[in-house]
Amino acid sequence: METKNKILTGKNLSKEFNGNVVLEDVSIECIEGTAIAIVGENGAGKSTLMNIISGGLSPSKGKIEMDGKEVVFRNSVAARKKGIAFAHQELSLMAEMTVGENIMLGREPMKGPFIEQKKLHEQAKEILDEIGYQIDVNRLVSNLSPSECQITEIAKAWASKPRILILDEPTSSLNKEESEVLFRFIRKILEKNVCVILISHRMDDIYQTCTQVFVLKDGKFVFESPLKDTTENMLISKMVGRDFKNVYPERRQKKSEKIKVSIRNGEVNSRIQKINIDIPEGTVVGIGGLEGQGQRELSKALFGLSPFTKGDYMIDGKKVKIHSPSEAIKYKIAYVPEDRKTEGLCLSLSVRENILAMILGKNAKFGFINKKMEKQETEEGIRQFGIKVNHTGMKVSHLSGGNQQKVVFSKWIKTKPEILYLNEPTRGVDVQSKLEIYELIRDLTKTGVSVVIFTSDMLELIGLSDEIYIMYEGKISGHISGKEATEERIMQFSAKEGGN
Ligand SMILES: Nc1ncnc2c1ncn2[C@@H]1O[C@H](COP(=O)(O)OP(=O)(O)OP(=O)(O)O)[C@@H](O)[C@H]1O
Repeated sequence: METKNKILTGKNLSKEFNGNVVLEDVSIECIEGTAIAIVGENGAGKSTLMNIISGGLSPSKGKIEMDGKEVVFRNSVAARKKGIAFAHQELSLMAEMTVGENIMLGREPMKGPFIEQKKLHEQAKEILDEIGYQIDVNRLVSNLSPSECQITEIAKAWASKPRILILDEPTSSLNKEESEVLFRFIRKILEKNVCVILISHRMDDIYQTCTQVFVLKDGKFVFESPLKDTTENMLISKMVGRDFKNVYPERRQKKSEKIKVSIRNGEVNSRIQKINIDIPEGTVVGIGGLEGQGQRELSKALFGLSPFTKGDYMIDGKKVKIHSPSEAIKYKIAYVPEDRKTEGLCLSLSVRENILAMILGKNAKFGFINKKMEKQETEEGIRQFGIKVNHTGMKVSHLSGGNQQKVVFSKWIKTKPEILYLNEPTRGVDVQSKLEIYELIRDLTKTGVSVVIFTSDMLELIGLSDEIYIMYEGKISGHISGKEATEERIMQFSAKEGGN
């Protein structure tokens, strides 16, 4: 049997930020041809550990050895030169550059002082082909969908042909087929003795690709095992530190008689057309379909970000005009956007300022800010969503990805909405927190809030929704009750107008 070499060993790694220990005495071996899963709750330290291994952060304690010799990476470029590449969860792409330029960043083919643009784009295409994806490499990243951005990020990491490929939540924006392509690619490169490290909150990703699993909890490894000896529930229990049952909260028993929101013949230019939907009071309406079928346009139109250009928008039976988010807010509408970094958060501000962003003015009495109420509201938001923070004044950009998403959610819940539009609200959120968010959504519907959830997660769509609309090529192709929904039924509507 071929012996497999250790490529990298992380020994007793610890990391502190301003005295706060987020990683403690963690050791890991990266062996050729193995795929390691790192799982854990939001804020457990997964990205921090990967940043240390890939040169983005230096450890406070401990050391890294490569091929048996100690190495100190000054930065991620140095680590990449040594064969370690990291495809980040918070994508690292340049929006105003092409897909090709992003993929080839730092390894551009040169002729004298000039970049050979044609060759660069040919090489980028070869890398995408090798992984198994097709994207026009001449397109600007700013025009890409989230899944295309994610694919570009993966290709950018693979461009340096690393010995260790780290993928942080690589499928969070990918659909099932795109995820399958990635899994096939991972299996292919394992055969070529690459070591893959995969961080994912999706258990399917891990069981499809990995051989070894590590569970990180509060900065420490609490469990390590060959993956074949584990079950999903076992891993989740290790992550959360207690028994775990993966159940969705119970659905509404009776259909609500009152329609809160109706859209009749809604259109946004020609991108979405003939949108007819009814959103009953106190109900979860799920909107599904394959990626890019107009869901994004519809969610933005509902919140007035890019309003309907035709059709009627009715709330409580009355026609309304919602041409901007501020008009939407007047009608007690809240919106959790898909892209938390650009639309959901003010990254330069603190956790407290972000949580209070929508209600700050309201709390001021005669121009004075009520500090006590602010404190209470912030603490309640943190508690309600289990947001992992050191202190409320901490910059929101220093939170882990999943915790940032929870801040966005908390900020909007604070407005006490009657209508809540959620766009991929649990992307990057750990399994336990997901269930807590589902419970919270259910509790909100019990107080009469109407919720619309746009999600590419089929299980979430089926598990959570009372009613489901499916979109296909900018139109509604199907409407079924959550109880009747099956994956097959939804796929039928997702692939064809009318679903027949
Ligand atoms: N620059 C920083 N300053 C202060 N604290 C930080 C900084 N970067 C990360 N942290 C903290 O380190 C902890 C671990 O964060 P990390 O991003 O590694 O978590 P994670 O396990 O990757 O979470 P997620 O699943 O949400 O991505 C978090 O509590 C986070 O707030």
